[in-house]
Amino acid sequence: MDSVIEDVRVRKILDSRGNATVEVDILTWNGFGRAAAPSGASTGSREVVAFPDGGVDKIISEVEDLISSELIGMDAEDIADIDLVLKEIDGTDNYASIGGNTTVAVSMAVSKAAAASYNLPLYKYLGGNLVNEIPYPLGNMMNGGAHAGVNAPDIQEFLIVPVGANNITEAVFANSSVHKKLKELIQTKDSLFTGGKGDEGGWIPNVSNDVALEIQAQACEEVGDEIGIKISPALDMAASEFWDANQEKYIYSQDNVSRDTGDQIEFVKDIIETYNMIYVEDPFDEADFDGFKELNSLVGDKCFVCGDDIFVTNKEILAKGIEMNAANAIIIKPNQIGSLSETYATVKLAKENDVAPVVSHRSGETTDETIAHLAVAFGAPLIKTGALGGERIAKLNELIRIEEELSNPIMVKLDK
Ligand SMILES: C=C(OP(=O)(O)O)C(=O)O
Ligand SMILES: [Mg+2]
Repeated sequence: MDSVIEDVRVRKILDSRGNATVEVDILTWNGFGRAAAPSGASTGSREVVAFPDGGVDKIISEVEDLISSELIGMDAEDIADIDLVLKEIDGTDNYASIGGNTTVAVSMAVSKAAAASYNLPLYKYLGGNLVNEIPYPLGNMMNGGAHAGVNAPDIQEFLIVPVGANNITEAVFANSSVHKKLKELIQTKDSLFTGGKGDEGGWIPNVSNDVALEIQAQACEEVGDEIGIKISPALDMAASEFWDANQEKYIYSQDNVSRDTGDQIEFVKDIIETYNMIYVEDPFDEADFDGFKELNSLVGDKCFVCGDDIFVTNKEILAKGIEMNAANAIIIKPNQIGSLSETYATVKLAKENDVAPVVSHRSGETTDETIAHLAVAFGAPLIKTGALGGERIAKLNELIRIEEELSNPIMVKLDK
């Protein structure tokens, strides 16, 4: 009774890139949940459709009433049933008619409303009373590729993990210290540096990929020494973005170098070993399961080899990756698959097979903090949600609040 849905409201709001996205309010008899959908720039080709033609305006004029009339009277606790109803309303297998961004915002808002109906925070409602592990934040330090402008590195994200941090506060401030240090270091290498930042708040340096890798490592070391904890470098290469299918090569335009798959395997392995990278995401094109498999067999014992565009949070595609041993980590972005229950199914399969779920933001974000709760509820070892910027700190500051609420919080144990 407490969680029976009484009203559904859908509105158009801004995302961090200035594009329109959808925010959904769910009102129950005794609760309220609000969630907004993010959006990607370097999207995997097998992600569900974000919005149909007509975008958010069409959702508000044509879809909102359809969803409200089905959901009002249902129990917000029955999230799996509600996700099925959304699928039925959509009627396609990739949310092409009402948009995965619409369904994911409804699905997350419903679960938040259910939690609020019983006066529980979402992480506890979904994860249970014994949940006490906090994920390490993968902080975004420098941006290139599709998240930056011309002259930036081809590698999309230069990331760090403060693996020695004892709690989330120490972790997020370690990340912001490295971000500050990098500004100084970039200025020594790039005389034209204006202090510009990319979509996720990392600096955009006008330097080669190699120079960016060097200063990333230097910043980790110097700040790590200053504050007395180990900080490890990490990458999201987003390699699908610079894979040329005709030439069958990865084109590093900033360095004037192209690499075939064999060269790319060697190049990435060398980076991982030279810089002791703890995590490398999307080092190959989204279709290259063999490249992933080869790299994972070479470095998977010491580094998270993580698939984003290749798996798109899709359980069936992940199953193929597991069968091939293509990766030991998977990015979890709820709007890649369109609902919370489908997201959970993928997380469950990953965990059952020792593939680490890495809960992630998108490059276009809002101040919605839901993924902080999902990361804790799912027991994710890592959360990827930037380091700075209002839409990024919304999640990081929520983790600080969650840690404060837990009776016996510990940082999750990373097995790398
Ligand atoms: C967050 C990412 O970018 P986007 O949201 O543009 O896919 C990513 O590639 O991991
Ligand atoms: Mg990625």
